[in-house]
Amino acid sequence: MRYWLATVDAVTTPDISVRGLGKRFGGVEAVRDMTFDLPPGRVTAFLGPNGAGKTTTLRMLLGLIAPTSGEALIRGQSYARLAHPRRTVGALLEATGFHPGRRGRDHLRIAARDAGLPAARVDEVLDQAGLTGAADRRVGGYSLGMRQRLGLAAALLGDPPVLILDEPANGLDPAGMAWLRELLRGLAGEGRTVLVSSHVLAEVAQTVDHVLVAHQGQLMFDGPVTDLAHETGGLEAAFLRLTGAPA
Ligand SMILES: Nc1ncnc2c1ncn2[C@@H]1O[C@H](COP(=O)(O)OP(=O)(O)OP(=O)(O)O)[C@@H](O)[C@H]1O
Repeated sequence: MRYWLATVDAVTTPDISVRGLGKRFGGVEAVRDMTFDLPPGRVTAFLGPNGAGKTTTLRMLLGLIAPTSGEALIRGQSYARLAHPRRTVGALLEATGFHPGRRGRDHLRIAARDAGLPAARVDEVLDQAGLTGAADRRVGGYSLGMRQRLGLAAALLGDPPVLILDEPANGLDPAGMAWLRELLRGLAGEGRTVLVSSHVLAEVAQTVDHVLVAHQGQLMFDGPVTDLAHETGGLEAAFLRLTGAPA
């Protein structure tokens, strides 16, 4: 495994910076005036109920949709302006889009080739994702959890200092969850910035350092997970209070 070390520049410029970000889809205000900065070396959970605006925010960070207002920056640049996007940010969005007839290893080989990354990375990320044994099976026969692992392997191909993962725990069994926790902690421990969305608080509570909570497109909380956990009733009560859900 290769290790990435935080540079002086990465310490002064937040790895992820969202400033007054907004997105409107017709009459729906999916994201409203969101502002936060994420420095390196932490796992941050982006929490909120269905429809809170998490995926929309992540898609703006990844340059897949344009903001209506504000900006979403990675290391001070919009995604489109990054000199080496695949070496800077690894992304996991919905783990679909894999050709079912193609073997896991071939998906990664093609992704590495298309991004100009060394083929040697393929075996490394298969190992990191715990997929070495299934690498030569066709993806059509993969479980949802295995597809998530393949998506994570693809995100890691460029050995990026920034990881943006939308619901990475989706489809993982308890052993897979434990593995994911260890992987995310290890990546942050190497100095990377890891942003993970989830609508299931329990999935991430044991893994994260920092929490963003969104509700109806607005940021309701931005702080250390310990600040929420110390509230009366603990993390879950705090989450329900912030998102207005019935206890
Ligand atoms: N392409 C789109 N066109 C119209 N409305 C959209 C579009 N994408 C998202 N929305 C709306 O924006 C709001 C926020 O959706 P978003 O997917 O960002 O929420 P989320 O927090 O990721 O939810 P979930 O946990 O269910 O994935 C929702 O009301 C959704 O219906």
